[in-house]
Amino acid sequence: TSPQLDCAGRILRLDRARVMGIVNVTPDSFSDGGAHDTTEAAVAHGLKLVEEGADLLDIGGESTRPGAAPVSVEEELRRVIPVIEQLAARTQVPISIDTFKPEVMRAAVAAGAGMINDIYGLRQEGALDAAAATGVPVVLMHMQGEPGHMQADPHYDDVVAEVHGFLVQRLFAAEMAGIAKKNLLIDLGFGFGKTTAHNMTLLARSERFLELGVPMLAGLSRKRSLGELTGRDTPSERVAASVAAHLIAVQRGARIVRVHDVAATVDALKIWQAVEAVPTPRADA
Ligand SMILES: Nc1nc2[nH]c(SCC(=O)O)nc2c(=O)[nH]1
Repeated sequence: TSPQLDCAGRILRLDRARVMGIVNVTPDSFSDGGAHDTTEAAVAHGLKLVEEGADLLDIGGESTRPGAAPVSVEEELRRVIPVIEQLAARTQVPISIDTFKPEVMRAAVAAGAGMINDIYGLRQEGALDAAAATGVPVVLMHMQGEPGHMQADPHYDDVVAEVHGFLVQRLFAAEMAGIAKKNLLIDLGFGFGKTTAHNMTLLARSERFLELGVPMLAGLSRKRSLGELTGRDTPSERVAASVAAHLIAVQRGARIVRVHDVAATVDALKIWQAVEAVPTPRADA
């Protein structure tokens, strides 16, 4: 049986790379800040991404851009819960909650989310227990420092070894908290306390992380490093770079890619799947 994730009853098959569509429910991401049209716009966007071929959606209520203002639990719930309820009712794909707050994890799963995506790797107080209690798959991501200052001057002696060691520790902590290994995923955290050189080293050596034995998620979509490498200063101009980066990530072991541009990514992965489908020639042929 090929690997799969049971996302609160919605099965995500990992027989091939899957596309996670990003739905940011932050007032400045959709509308002029009105709560109602933020929910409506976010739901419409999520439905559009599913139409484009998204295999799952990632709902985020707090921007983690360096320097972004922190969001209270109450405000984050006000943003994400209505969107999760509506999308869970109107699509069949698994819904992931992008949060590091335990209260938001619990409420989001109660509202219909089937996966937790935590940029802090369950390091916040109470997060391990909250995630374990939900029983849904969890993405453990590496981050050096905190969003507010992580990009000031990232430094590693050996970025691959240090990220690997961090993820080994978080996987251990999660399993000790009662989260089954079949419910764990890892993510190298591109852009979270890394220079462009660090990000490219991690991308180049992604296969090193497959020995951890859990699916790997990759998120490079429209990120600053891609802008630096291409000279594309505006995030929406980084679609080609994002598609290229995620194709490489999949070729080097990623099973889920977290993207803004679903249609373009789905097309690129169809070419990869066509090549993957070609049988390797028999040794004696
Ligand atoms: N798992 C995971 N979750 C994320 N949430 C964000 S928010 C910043 C942005 O999209 O630019 N990035 C990531 C990522 O790379 N991996």
